[in-house]
Amino acid sequence: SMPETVQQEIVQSDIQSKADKTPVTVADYGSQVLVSLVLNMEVTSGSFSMVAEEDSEDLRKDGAEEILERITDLVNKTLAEDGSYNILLSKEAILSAIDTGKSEGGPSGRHWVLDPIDGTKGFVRGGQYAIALALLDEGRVVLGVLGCPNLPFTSVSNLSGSSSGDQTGALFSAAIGCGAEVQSLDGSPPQKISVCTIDNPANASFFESYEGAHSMRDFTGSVAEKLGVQAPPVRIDSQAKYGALARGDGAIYWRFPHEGYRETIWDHAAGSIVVTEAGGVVKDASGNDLDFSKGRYLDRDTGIIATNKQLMPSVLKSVQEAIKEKKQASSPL
Ligand SMILES: Nc1ncnc2c1ncn2[C@@H]1O[C@H](COP(=O)(O)OS(=O)(=O)O)[C@@H](OP(=O)(O)O)[C@H]1O
Ligand SMILES: [Mg+2]
Ligand SMILES: [Mg+2]
Ligand SMILES: [Mg+2]
Repeated sequence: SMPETVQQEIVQSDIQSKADKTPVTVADYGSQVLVSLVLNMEVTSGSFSMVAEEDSEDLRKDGAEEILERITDLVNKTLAEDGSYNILLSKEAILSAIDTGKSEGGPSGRHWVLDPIDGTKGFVRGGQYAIALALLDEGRVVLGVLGCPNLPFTSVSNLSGSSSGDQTGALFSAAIGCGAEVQSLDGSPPQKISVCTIDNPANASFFESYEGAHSMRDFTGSVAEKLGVQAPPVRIDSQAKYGALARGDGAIYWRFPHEGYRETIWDHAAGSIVVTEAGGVVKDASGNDLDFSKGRYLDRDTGIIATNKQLMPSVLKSVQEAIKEKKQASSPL
């Protein structure tokens, strides 16, 4: 796929820094263009609304001509190679395709939710990333697809060992009430997946962000200790964590960003339905469901926890104890 090719050949000029200091690459923009184009052509019923991470503002500035040219070439080359659509896009068409992702989402109607490259830092590093697409209907996630081109097809226990002979690449999908599935990227028949059945926290392993700045490790370390978790954390970039959890590679995924960070819906919509349809649960630190109906940002209390039904009560209990202790430690007596 286009992101795989870009990842293999990435050069410094393909990577830009956004206003919030996070990276964005030609593949993030190109992926957003391709997904929005195809959705627009294939989804013909009703009006079209998409909430997506990237916008064209930086690409319209002076000095961005070269990178816009690179994105335009990438997209046109991908479309030509694929051959399904006989179109050639101008730079202006590229910019406007990116901006079809400007919707605010919300509680009514249908909205596509796209993270064109989730885990951009991992993507740039040569690590894990995901292309994450979901559909919101009346504020609820009803459909989710997670493309993970770098994830071992059978299990992340094969992440470091290249000797395993495992295929690389996994496509997770889920529709509400229909379960979750995985297939290889070359189109093997989909197979049903489900979360693990571990019920003793001592036997549980957990996933967390690869990037230390994205989740407070001192905090999750203390939760792990309370739970009696023995295994070291498995650190993976992107929503590939939700996919790995959904097929039972590990037992828990948690995420505790630093105070003041606001989660966006495209970082969790697809991943959360893949996990819930695989029989798992996804909650905030208070035990509430995630609310995707409030616009581009996720409305939630501190932290996100995904695990199976057996483990969730004890994980929540330990998280809430750790939060209490943290508050006591930081409040002046
Ligand atoms: N400070 C901070 N805290 C928490 N989260 C942040 C922060 N900054 C960025 N982000 C978002 O994290 C997304 C990727 O994080 P992940 O946990 O999925 O992967 S990672 O292992 O941390 O790279 C990443 O998604 P992408 O931008 O799509 O890559 C961001 O939306
Ligand atoms: Mg980003
Ligand atoms: Mg993301
Ligand atoms: Mg992204």
